[in-house]
Amino acid sequence: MNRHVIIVAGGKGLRMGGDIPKQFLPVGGRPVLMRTIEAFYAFDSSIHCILVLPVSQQAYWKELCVTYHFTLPHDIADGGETRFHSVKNGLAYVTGEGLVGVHDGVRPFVSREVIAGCYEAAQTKKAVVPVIDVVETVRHLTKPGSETVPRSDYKLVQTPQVFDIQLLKEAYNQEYTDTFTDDASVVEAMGGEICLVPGNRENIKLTTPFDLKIAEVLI
Ligand SMILES: Nc1ccn([C@@H]2O[C@H](COP(=O)(O)OP(=O)(O)OP(=O)(O)O)[C@@H](O)[C@H]2O)c(=O)n1
Ligand SMILES: C[C@](O)(CO)[C@H](O)COP(=O)(O)O
Repeated sequence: MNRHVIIVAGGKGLRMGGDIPKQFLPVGGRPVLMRTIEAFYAFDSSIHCILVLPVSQQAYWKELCVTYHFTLPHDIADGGETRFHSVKNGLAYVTGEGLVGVHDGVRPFVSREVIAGCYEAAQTKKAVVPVIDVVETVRHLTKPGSETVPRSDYKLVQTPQVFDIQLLKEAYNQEYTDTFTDDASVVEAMGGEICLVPGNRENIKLTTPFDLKIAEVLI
C-alpha cells in the first residue's frame, strides 16, 4: 500500500503573530516543521512526503534544512489562499492508488500510534479522522442566552486525516466553500462517510503563543 502525507504549512499564522512564521519557530531548539516531518518518517521510512509552504517562504525553509542538516526527502508544493487550496496544491503531487494523509505542519506532537491507527483504519474505511474527548462542559449560545449541551455528543478533531487517494482527489474537485474547515468536511460534502479513531491529547495545533508554552513542556 503506497502511503503519502501532505503536510500543510501554507497559512499566515495570524493568531500566533510574531516575525517568524509559526511553522519555523523552534520547539526544543529545532523548527516545528522538522519535528512534524520526522514523526511521519518514524512511522514509515518510505512514506512520500509533500510539504506545502507559501512561495515566499520556500527559500528560507531550504536554508533552514541546510543549517539543521535536515535531509529527510520531501516535495514542496505552493501554499494557497486557504487551507483547502493548499491541500489541493499538495494533492497534485500524489498519483496512483493508495492512502494519503493530510496533517497540519504545526502539530508536531502527533504520536506514532495515532498515525499508525489512522493509516490502518483507512485501508478499509477510506476516510479516517483522529478525535479526542471534550474535557470541559460545553454551552451552546442561543438567542435568549445559552444552554448546557451533552459533551459526549461532541469530539475535538485532529490531524492526520487519512483517505483513499481517489476519494480525496474527487472531493477536492468540488467548489470551495467556507464550511470546509478540514479535509473530512470536504469529503463529507460529497456524501462520504467519516470514520473516527482515537487521537492523542498532546497532538495540539500550535495556534497561539500560549500553545508554544505548552509545547516546551511537552517536548
Ligand atoms: N492558506 C492556508 C491556511 C492554513 N494552512 C495550514 O493549515 C494548518 C492549520 O491552520 P491554522 O493553524 O489555522 O494556521 P494559519 O491559517 O496559519 O493560522 P491563522 O488562522 O492564525 O492565520 C496550518 O499548518 C497552516 O499552515 C495552509 O496550509 N494554507
Ligand atoms: C484541520 C484542523 O486542524 C482540525 O482541527 C482545523 O480544522 C484547522 O482549523 P483552523 O481554524 O484553520 O485552525
